Amino acid sequence: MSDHAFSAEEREALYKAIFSRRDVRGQFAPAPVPEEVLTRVLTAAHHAPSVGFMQPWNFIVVRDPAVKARVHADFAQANEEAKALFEGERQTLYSRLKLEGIREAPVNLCITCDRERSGPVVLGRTHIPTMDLYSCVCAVQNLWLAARAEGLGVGWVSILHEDRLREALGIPERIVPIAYLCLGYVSYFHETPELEQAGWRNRLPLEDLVFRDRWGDRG
Ligand SMILES: Cc1cc2c(cc1C)N(C[C@H](O)[C@H](O)[C@H](O)COP(=O)(O)O)c1[nH]c(=O)[nH]c(=O)c1N2
Repeated sequence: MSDHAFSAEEREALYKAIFSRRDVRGQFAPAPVPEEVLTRVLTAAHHAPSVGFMQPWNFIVVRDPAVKARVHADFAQANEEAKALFEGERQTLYSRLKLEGIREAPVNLCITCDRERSGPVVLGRTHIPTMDLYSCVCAVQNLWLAARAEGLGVGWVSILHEDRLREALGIPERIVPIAYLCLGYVSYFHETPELEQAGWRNRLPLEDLVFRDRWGDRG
């Protein structure tokens, strides 16, 4: 075993956060999120890896019910549009799903990407320009896991019109909204993804997803 490995207990805690993290939509408690807890999960996000150490993220912390209501109104419209894209039984099932907790969650958080944060030429982004966007997604995941360890639920809401989200939050044109998250204490965490429980989709077997050396080659 490597000298740098975590102890068994530490590993267990990390995997516990990974496997018991859930996308939370429906069971937010109204209890406020203390400022120091919010700072801890934001600090976890800020310690995510980023291309060229660009740290292209910002965090818009939304607590104002009026702002939440505006975002929720857009969700309601986008969700109707989304529903129309599915047919028959799938549409019926879709309309039963709860896909956001915008108004119930005490904190909403928008993680954004400033694509110009460290000038036009960024180490590591020279050939694949989307790397800064992916860096921000790493920040989202760090926050999601840290929140789970804090007993906080997080739900990602992406059924939104980007232009209206920008307007609601005053996001300038050069900044890209990456994730709109709902955050708060929860009464419980589901054991498995809600979409799985609802019969929408199951977790795929890992062995079907792993190739050896070349695409399609299972070795
Ligand atoms: C980029 C992105 C965007 C969204 C999501 C996730 C991610 C990564 N998810 C959550 C998603 O449905 C959920 O992660 C999966 O169903 C797996 O469940 P657990 O996260 O393991 O609980 C999500 N959930 C939801 O209810 N409304 C949404 O708009 C979205 N959007």
